[in-house]
Amino acid sequence: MTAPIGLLGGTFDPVHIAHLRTAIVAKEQLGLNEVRLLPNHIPPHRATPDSAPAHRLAMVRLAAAATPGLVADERELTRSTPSYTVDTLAALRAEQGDRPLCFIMGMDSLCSLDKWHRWHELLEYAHLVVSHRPGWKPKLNTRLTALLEHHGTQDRERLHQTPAGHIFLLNNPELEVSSTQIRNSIKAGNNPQYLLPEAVANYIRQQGLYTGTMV
Ligand SMILES: Nc1ncnc2c1ncn2[C@@H]1O[C@H](COP(=O)(O)OP(=O)(O)OP(=O)(O)O)[C@@H](O)[C@H]1O
Ligand SMILES: O=C(O)c1ccc[n+]([C@@H]2O[C@H](COP(=O)([O-])O)[C@@H](O)[C@H]2O)c1
Repeated sequence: MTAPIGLLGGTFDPVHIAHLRTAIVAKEQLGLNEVRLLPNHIPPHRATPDSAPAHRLAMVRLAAAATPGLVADERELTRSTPSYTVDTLAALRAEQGDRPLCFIMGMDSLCSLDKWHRWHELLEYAHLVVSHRPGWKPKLNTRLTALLEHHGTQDRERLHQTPAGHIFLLNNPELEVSSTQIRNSIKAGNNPQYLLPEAVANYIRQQGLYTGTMV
């Protein structure tokens, strides 16, 4: 079986170093072929993002172009319905045959997975790879604890041997960075340098994003 494809979905408003380090660590630890960054169009479980989808995609493209092994995937932006992950994974599965798919998410996302649209179908289409995130200890409710007990593995070979169905916890250093923190910092007139790629910081400046005057 060919090496799995990694998928990191997000609002990416803006994309930052913790997203990119998570993608790189997942690629290296799991031997992934590539990691696709998928900006969502209409995030299912949060308020409308500050910046337009085209800006969020442009920033993801700049970040991917600067990072070997990362690729921007704009498929969610072509759908006008809420960006449900199960729909994205079903489309990728139809394209990729039985190639393993690894959907990567932070621990905060795992903690609310049972609120996602058709959440119990996600593992039919992909493995789930979970990164540790500051402030989010694996405190799972009964349903999610059972899911992890049933599907959890720390054997990366199993992610290569089957197309979908396992949950793997990454061994990643925690980075105290969020898009909210960056947006607030820019709004306050502070310098977000080193929290995101230089090209993305330049784009934000050129487009006047997050200053409270333009979106
Ligand atoms: N610091 C981090 N460490 C690990 N995972 C992260 C981190 N920041 C974001 N992620 C994960 O990356 C994915 C995309 O996150 P998202 O685009 O919502 O970024 P965010 O920083 O959480 O944004 P916001 O502050 O706007 O909520 C999610 O699965 C999220 O859990
Ligand atoms: O499918 C769902 O119901 C669902 C609910 C919440 C989040 N997601 C996806 O999870 C990823 C991270 O979401 P967010 O809101 O943290 O940027 C992103 O790809 C979202 O589209 C998906």
